[in-house]
Amino acid sequence: MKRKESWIGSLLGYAGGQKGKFLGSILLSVISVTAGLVPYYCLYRVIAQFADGTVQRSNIWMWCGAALAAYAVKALFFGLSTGLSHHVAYHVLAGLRLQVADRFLHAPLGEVQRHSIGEIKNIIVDKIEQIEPPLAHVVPEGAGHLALPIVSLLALASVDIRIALASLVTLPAALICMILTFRISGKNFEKYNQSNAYMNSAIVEYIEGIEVIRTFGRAGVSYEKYAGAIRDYRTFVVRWMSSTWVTMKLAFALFPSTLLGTLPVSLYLASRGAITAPQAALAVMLSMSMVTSLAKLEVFSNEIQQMKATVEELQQYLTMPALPEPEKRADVQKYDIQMKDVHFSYGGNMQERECGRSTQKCEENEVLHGINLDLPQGSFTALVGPSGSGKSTVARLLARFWDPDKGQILIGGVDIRDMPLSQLSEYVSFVTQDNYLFRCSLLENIRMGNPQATDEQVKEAARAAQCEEFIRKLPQGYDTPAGEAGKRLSGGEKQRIAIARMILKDAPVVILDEATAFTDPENEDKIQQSIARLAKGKTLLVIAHRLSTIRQADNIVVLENGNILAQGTQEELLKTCPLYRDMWEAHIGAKEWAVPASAENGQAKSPDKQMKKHSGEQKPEKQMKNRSGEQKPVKQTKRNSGGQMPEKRAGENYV
Ligand SMILES: Nc1ncnc2c1ncn2[C@@H]1O[C@H](COP(=O)(O)OP(=O)(O)OP(=O)(O)O)[C@@H](O)[C@H]1O
Repeated sequence: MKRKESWIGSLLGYAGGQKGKFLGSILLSVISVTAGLVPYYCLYRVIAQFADGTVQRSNIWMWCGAALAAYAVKALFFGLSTGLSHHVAYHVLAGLRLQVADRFLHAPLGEVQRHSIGEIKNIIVDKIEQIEPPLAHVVPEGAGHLALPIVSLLALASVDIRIALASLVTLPAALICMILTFRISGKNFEKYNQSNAYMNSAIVEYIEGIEVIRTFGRAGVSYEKYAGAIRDYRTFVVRWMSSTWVTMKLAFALFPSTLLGTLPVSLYLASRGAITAPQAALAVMLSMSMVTSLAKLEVFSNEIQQMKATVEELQQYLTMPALPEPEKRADVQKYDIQMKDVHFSYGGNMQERECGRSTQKCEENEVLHGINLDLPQGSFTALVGPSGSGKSTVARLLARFWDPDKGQILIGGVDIRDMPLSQLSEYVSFVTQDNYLFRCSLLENIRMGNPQATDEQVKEAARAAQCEEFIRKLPQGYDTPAGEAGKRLSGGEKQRIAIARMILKDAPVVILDEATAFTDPENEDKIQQSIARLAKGKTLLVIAHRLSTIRQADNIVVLENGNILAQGTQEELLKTCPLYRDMWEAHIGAKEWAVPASAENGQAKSPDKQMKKHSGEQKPEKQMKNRSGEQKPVKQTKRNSGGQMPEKRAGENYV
């Protein structure tokens, strides 16, 4: 049977090849504290010579020299020991941080999103940092301070066994107090961690949401939540400390009180002539030498308890389940996409946990109910549908942010689960609405699409994505730090930077989650141009919110409640799918209402009429009829049968 690894063993597993140095550090620490006992022995020898009248000046100098040398050894070995232990501790910290980041990268996105940013920051930065002091100091020094009382005890026994036993007189009572303290503390570590994590997420939420808080004048309410978390933390910690105060202080007082036994017994034995006076003095000195070590051991044991709790808490992040992936690359020759009977539920990704045990539960949570979709290579497909119908979920599954609960997604006939994630990411460019700019220059932000690209290639991509004009207006141009630029760039401009990245990446499949907001016509026009350039010749899937941008798609797929309600070209859907027709009319009307000057088709709707459409007041019975009547995907007909739309290739027809 495989032995379960201890928490300290698993922690040192992250030290890479540095484990030996940690053992070396412990050994050096033991030598250091043992060397600290030598001066007591030297003093004893001098006192003994004084007592029997044989003292000589040269002898005194010799013992003083020996004491000094012992101190030098103590200091040197202590320095070497902490040097080594710090070296190992920082390797462990780095190993832990890399492992947590790697787990977050390979886990299903849903698992990652279960944790708030505050919680993740608390784990990666603060919690892992908390391990450094105990690992670098407590473990090696603790070993030394454990060795010292043992050596002292043996030395006391060599003087007289009764003195050694007397030095332990307070030990039982001290141990009982310590055990009680640990019991009470141990129970509260988990609650302490929870309270600490909650306080961290409250502050991150408060700072991140500051814009919304101020907009809605909710500063008071939000501040209260944050202040409440801090107060709860304070109350908890104070109560926790109070509950252990008496036993902890008693343990602190009793544990190092070795003199209580050794002093009377040594003096008694000396008075009876069982030991000499210098031996009694040595016994008292040895007993006193233990005091510091025993006091430190007590503090250290508390810190080791905390470190153990932290390591155990970290385990859930260090062992987060990863999306399974093969090591070998798959042979993919084509870039068409097929979704076959795809079912998916958020949280249902853990099939064995949820769906495996309870089919009912899985179906209740399902957001996609058996999606079948074909995206031929080089085609342009658009996903449309009411909010919450599952459009973004389909796109995320294609990029394998999650795995379907049932069914398959194939690229070039290969299941995307049968290729390494890195291979899949080579094939798929995903432009989301959330265009994150990293803390480096705009040039480097774009270069992320292809780290090998030259500056000129990066700039060419920026030009193709219509970025150059606004980048040139920035004081440092391409070298502007994205953090600084990010604050002044509009949402549309950030999206164009993201598109430039993807142009550089040049993946054969492009998924685009179109921005929902009405951008101004000029910005929209530029985004369309950049997307047209990005999508040229690619298998393109667009999650469309502005229907005018996907009029000329090869295939428009209408999703409703996680089912495909209908699919076909714009003309086909306008004729056959009332939901699509309603959405189209609402879109055209809304556009005219929002930008009257650029009205495109049909009559402008009055605000009244628009409100009705958006609030869904109209035609409920008609929609029901359609849902049941058009469950099967509409057979794809020859494109542009009506002759109204010009025949175009994917990407060219996006605008
Ligand atoms: N991370 C998540 N965890 C749990 N449920 C989610 C998550 N993301 C989306 N959902 C739910 O899944 C369903 C489909 O959401 P999805 O985002 O795919 O819809 P959508 O059609 O893209 O909507 P929108 O047009 O508003 O972006 C919704 O009911 C939504 O509440």
